[in-house]
Amino acid sequence: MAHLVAPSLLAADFRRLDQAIELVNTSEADWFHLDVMDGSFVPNISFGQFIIEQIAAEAKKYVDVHLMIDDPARYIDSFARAGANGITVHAEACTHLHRVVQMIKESGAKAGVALNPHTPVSILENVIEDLDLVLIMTVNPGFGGQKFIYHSLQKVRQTAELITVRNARAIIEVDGGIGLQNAQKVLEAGARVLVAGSAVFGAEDPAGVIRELKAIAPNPIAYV
Ligand SMILES: O=C(CO)[C@@H](O)[C@H](O)COP(=O)(O)O
Repeated sequence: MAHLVAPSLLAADFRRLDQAIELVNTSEADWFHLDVMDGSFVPNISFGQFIIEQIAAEAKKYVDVHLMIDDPARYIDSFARAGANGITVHAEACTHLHRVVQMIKESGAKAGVALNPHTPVSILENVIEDLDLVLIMTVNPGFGGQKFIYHSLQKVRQTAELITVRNARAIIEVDGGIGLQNAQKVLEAGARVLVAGSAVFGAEDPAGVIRELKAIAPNPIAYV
C-alpha cells in the first residue's frame, strides 16, 4: 500500500496560511497535519479548534489533528465539529485511554494514539484493535525542526509487529525530524504516514519535496 505524506502546518508561515493550505490542496500531499499544543502537556502553545475550523473549511484533503494537550477528552467533540477527520491523543495525557479512544470513534473521527519517545509500545496492548492510527513521535513533542531520534526506528518496528500479531488495522504515522534523509528507513520499518514540517515548509520548493517524499520506494523486505 502506498505511503502518505502529511505536511505539518506548524512549520508554515502563518502570515501566509492561505498559501500553505493551497500547497497541501494542490500538491501530491495526502493529509493536512495540524498540531495542537496547550503549553502544559508540551511547553509550546500553537492553535486550537477555531483555526482548525478555518483550515478545514478550505481543506480538500484529510485533516489529521494531533492533540498535544492534557486531558484531551474535554475537547474531542469540539475538534470533531471543527472538521477533524482524524484525532490523535497522547497515551501519556489520558488517564482513561480506552474511554478516550471510544469517544473519538463516537465523534465520527478516526482514532489515533501517539507515543512520546520514552513511552513503550506495550502501553497499546489493550487498545490496539480499536485504533485507526498509531503515531510514533520521533522527537520529543512541542517544537518543529528537531533532530530525528534514531531509536524510534525500533519502536516503529515493534508497533508494526504488534499490529500484525493482533491482526489490527491501525496504520503507523511518524512525526518529528522526518525528511528525505530518513523517510526510506522509517517506511521500511513499517511507517505508512510521514509527517513533515520543516522539511516541507523550510524548503525552496515545498511541492518538490512532497513529490520526492511520495516517490520513495521502500524495499518491502528491508524489515523481516
Ligand atoms: O508534533 C510535532 C512537534 O511536536 C511535529 O508535527 C512537528 O511539527 C514536525 O516538525 P518537523 O520536525 O518535521 O519540523
